[in-house]
Amino acid sequence: MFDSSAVNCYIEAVKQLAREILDLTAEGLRVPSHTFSRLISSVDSDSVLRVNHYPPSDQFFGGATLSDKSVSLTRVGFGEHTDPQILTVLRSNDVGGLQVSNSDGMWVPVSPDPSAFCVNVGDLLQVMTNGRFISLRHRALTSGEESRLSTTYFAGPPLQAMIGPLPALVTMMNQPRLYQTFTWGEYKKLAYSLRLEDSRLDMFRTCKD
Ligand SMILES: O=C(O)CCC(=O)C(=O)O
Ligand SMILES: [Fe+2]
Repeated sequence: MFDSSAVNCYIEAVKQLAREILDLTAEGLRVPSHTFSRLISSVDSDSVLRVNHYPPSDQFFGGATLSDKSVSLTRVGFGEHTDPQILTVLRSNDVGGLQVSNSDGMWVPVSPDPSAFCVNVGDLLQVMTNGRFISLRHRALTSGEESRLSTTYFAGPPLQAMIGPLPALVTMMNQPRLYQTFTWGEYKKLAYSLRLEDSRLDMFRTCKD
């Protein structure tokens, strides 16, 4: 049965966690402490909770394939992508499946741990930090025999929030401004008009090679 008060409590708790992580991030980058968290704290912040269920793949192939060891029952359940918002707080049951792409483009599994959160940098944080923080590509595989459940809280800003590299970080890092300024509403609209795996950030780069 769906308990909306439990879901609301969970949202409040992960939102608070996201705020604290963003404040520590700001502190580490030596910018005012609420620089990022204020964007997700506003009443019109565009944050969302998603529950992903990955049924076991053998369910789709029937018992016949289970005995055929040459057929891998692992399938891509959620295709590769980056999360568009500021920060994602993910929690899963104890079934593995999440993979992140490393700098060589290899898929690295993330060990499942129901007592831990996995935190992803979103595209907007990459832009605001002028590329110092990277929103990693990730995907989720299904398991042959076990059901996987994950809950993702995407902390996003209000639709009209202007997002661009923080001038202080551009100056501090002494490198060119990598991205144009845009609103989250514009970026979100673009993200939903493209394929999941498309790199939307490239469209907002100041110089395209
Ligand atoms: O289920 C997972 O581990 C990943 C889900 C995900 O990447 C997403 O919801 O954006
Ligand atoms: Fe994701």
